[in-house]
Amino acid sequence: MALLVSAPAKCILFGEHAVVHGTSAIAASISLRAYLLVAARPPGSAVQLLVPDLGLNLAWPVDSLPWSQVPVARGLAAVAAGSSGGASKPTTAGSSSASKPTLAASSSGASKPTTAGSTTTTTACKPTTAGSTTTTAASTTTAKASTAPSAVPSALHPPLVRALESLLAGTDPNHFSTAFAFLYLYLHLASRSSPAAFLVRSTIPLGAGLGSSAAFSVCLAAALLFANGHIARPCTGPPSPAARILIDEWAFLGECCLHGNPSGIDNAICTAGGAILFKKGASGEKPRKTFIPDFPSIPLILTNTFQSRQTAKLVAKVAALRDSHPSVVAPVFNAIDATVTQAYQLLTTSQTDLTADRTSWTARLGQLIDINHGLLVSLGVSHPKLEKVKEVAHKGNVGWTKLTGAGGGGCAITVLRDGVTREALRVLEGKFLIEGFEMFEVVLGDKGVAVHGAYTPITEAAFLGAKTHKDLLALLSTEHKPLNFTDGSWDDIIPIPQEDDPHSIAEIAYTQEYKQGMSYLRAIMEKEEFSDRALDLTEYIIAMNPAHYTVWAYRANILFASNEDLRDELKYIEPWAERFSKNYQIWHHRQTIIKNLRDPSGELGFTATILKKDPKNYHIWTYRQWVIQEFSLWEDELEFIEKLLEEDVRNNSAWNHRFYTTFFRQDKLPENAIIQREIDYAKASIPIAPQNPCPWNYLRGIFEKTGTPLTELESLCRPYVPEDNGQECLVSPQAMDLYADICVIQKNIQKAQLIYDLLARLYDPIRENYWKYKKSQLTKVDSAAEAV
Ligand SMILES: Nc1ncnc2c1ncn2[C@@H]1O[C@H](COP(=O)(O)OP(=O)(O)O)[C@@H](O)[C@H]1O
Ligand SMILES: C[C@@](O)(CCOP(=O)(O)O)CC(=O)O
Repeated sequence: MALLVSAPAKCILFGEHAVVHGTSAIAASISLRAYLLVAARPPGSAVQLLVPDLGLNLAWPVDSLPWSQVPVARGLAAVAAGSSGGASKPTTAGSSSASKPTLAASSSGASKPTTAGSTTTTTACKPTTAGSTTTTAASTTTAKASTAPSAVPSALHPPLVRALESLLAGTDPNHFSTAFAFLYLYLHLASRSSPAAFLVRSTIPLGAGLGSSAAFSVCLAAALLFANGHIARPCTGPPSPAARILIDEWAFLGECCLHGNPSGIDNAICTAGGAILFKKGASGEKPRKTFIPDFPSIPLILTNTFQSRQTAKLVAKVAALRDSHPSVVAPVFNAIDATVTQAYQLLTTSQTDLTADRTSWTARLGQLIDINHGLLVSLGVSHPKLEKVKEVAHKGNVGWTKLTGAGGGGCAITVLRDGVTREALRVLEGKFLIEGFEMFEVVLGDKGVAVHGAYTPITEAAFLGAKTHKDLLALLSTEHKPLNFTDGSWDDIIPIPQEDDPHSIAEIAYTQEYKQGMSYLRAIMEKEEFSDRALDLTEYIIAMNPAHYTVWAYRANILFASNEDLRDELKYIEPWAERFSKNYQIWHHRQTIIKNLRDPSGELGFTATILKKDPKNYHIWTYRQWVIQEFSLWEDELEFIEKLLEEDVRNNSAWNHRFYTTFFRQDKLPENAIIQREIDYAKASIPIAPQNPCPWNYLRGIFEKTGTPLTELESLCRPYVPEDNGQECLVSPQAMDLYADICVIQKNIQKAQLIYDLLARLYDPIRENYWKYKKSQLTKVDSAAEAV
C-alpha cells in the first residue's frame, strides 16, 4: 500500500542567519505543507523521483547507484547490498535531454555539492569519519532492532558526495540538489530489494524562505525510515517522539545536501511542528531545542515578493562577511541574539497577562521585528523588493515587517498592529498586487511531520493529477480519521458482526477495520443513538467506503436529531463530492441536507466548480437540476449553459440541460419568442461542427415538443447531405438521418432508402446494422402506404 507523509513549512520569526553561527532563533510551523507519496515498484524496477512542481522526473537503475560508497556503519542499504554500483547516468523518465550542470570542483572535505557559480565556503556540516557515532534517541524508538540505524551521521560523507556528484553530472542543474539530497538519503536508508517511486507535491512556495527544502527533506527522511521499517509507521498522524528525533536528524542531512550549511532549525521545526526556540550545538553537540507549547496566536501576514534566491548562497554570503569583518559582524549576531531573547520572553508571557495589555505587547514585539530586520539588512541579505514590502506595510500603518528565512527575496512577515481592520488588509493586498507581490494569511503552529490515513488510498494518478493546491488539499482532506474502540468510550456497545453465509462463493474481502467499524455502527443504529461518537463513526466508515448509502443516511439522521449546524455538513461533504463526484450516495446526502437547510445559495457555484473539471458528469447535472427545480433558480441558467457550450459545443450534457431549463420550467410551452431563440441558437451551432449530434437532436426535440413539421428543416440539412450529382460536401450523418426522415414525410421512400444505404456503407458504417434496420422499417412504411 502506498505511503503518504507530509511536513509543514516554517516561518522564522527572529534570529535567522545568526543561528547558523551559534546564536538562537525562534521559528513556527505554518499551515502550508509538502507531501510525499511512496509507491512500491516490482523488483528490478528503477528507483524513481517525481517532482512535477519542479518538472523533475528522474529514475535510476538500483544497481547503478554507488552503494559501495555508503559508510558501512551507517549505510543500512549498503550492508544489505554488498557489492558496489557503478556510476551510470540517471535516466530522465519522460524527458529526453538533460542539460549538463557544471560542478564546482569539490574539495576533499567539501560537505556539499555546489553548482557552478556558487560561492559557498562553508565549513559546517563537516564530514565525520566513517566509524564515529553520535548517539541519538533512535535507540529508544520502536524501530526494528535489526535494521534501526544506530547512529545518524552528523555530516555528509565525502566519498559518497563525490560519487553522487559524478553520478548526477549530466542532470539538469535545477534538479541537481533535489536529486542529490534524495539519493543521499535513499542510499543510507533504503535497500536494493525494494524499489519504489517517490512522488512529491507541495503547497509551499519554493525557495521563498518558508522552508520548502526542509519540508521536502523531512518528508523524505520520514518516508524512507517508515517504508524501510526503520521506525514504526503510525496508521495516521504524527510519529512517536523518538521516531521524530530520527526523522529530524536524517532530514538535517538532507538539508546539508540542499543548503550546504544549515543551522538545523528548519528541519527541527518542520519535523516537530508548533513553535521552537532553537540553538545549534557546538561542534559534535546536539542542538538545543525548546518547544514553546502555548505559543500565542500572533496576527501575522506573509508577503511573497516572488524574487528568487537560494538559501545556500545567502548563508555563504553572510559567512564570507563574517570572515572578512569578524569584529563587526560578531556584535550584529549578538544583537540578533538579544532580540531573540527579548522576543522569547514576550512570546512566553502568560496568556492572562497578554490579554491585559495586548496593544503594548504587540507593539513591543513589532519593535523587535523592526530591529531584527535592520540587523539583517546590515548583513546584506535584504532585497529592494523586501524593502518595498516594508515600505508599503509601513505606509498602510498595519504593523511591523521583516524578511523571513534566508532573505535576498522570497517572503516577508508582517506582525499586525492591534485593531487592524479587514478593510485595511484588503487595501494592503491591493497595493501588494500592484507591486507584483502576493499577500496571504497563515496559521502558525501547524502539526509537524505526519502520516496520512491509509483507508482511502490516494492513488498516484490522483496525487499527480491534482492540478491546483486546492485540488491537492481536497484530495487529502478525505483522509481516514482514526477511531479507537478500546479507549473506554465504546465499552457500552456490543458490536453486531455481519452474518455472512460461511459457505458463500465469493466472500467480500472487507478489511478488519471496516468490519469492526460496521459492527459498531450496526449496534449504534439498533440503539438509535444519535450522538457525537456516532457521527465520528460515520466519518470513520465513510473514509473507508464513501459509497455506503446506509452510513450517509444514518449520518443525516444523527445531524437532524442533534440539531448540528448543517452548514458545517456542507463543508464536510465538499471534498468527498469533489473527489468522488460520480458517487450518487454523496449527492443524495447533499440533497437531503439542502432540503432540510432550505438554503441553496452555494449550490449553483459549488456544482459549477465541479462541472468545470468534469462537464459531462450526469450525477452533478442531476443534482443541479434538482436544486434549480426545488428552489426555482432558473434565472441565470442560460448564461451558465452558454458559457459551457462556448467552451465545448459538443457538451451533450449542457445541451440536455438547456432543453431542461427551456421546456421544464413550466407546465406549458414557453413563449414563441423563446422557442424561436432556441431554434436559432441550435441552427447557428451546426456550422461550427456539423457532425456534432447535439444541435440536430436539440432541434428535433423542439420540433417534436412544439408539433412543428420536420420538413421545415430540409434546407438546413441539404448542405450536409451528399448530392446526387456526386459533388463534394462536408457530410453529416446527423443531417442525413434527419433528411431521410423528411423524405419519408414527403413520401420519397426511395430517396430515404438511398440515404440509409449510404450511411450504412460509406458515411457511418460503424452503425451499419442500425441503418439497415431503419431501411427495413421503410419497407413497412412503403407497403402500408401501398395498402392504403
Ligand atoms: N517540494 C520539493 N520537492 C523537491 N525539492 C524541493 C522541494 N521544495 C524545495 N526543494 C529543493 O529545495 C530548494 C529550495 O531551497 P531553499 O533555497 O532553501 O528555499 P526554502 O527557503 O524554500 O527552503 C529547491 O531549489 C529544491 O532543490
Ligand atoms: C538563513 C537560515 O537561518 C534560514 C534559512 O531558511 P530558508 O531556507 O530560507 O527557508 C539558514 C539556516 O538556519 O539554516
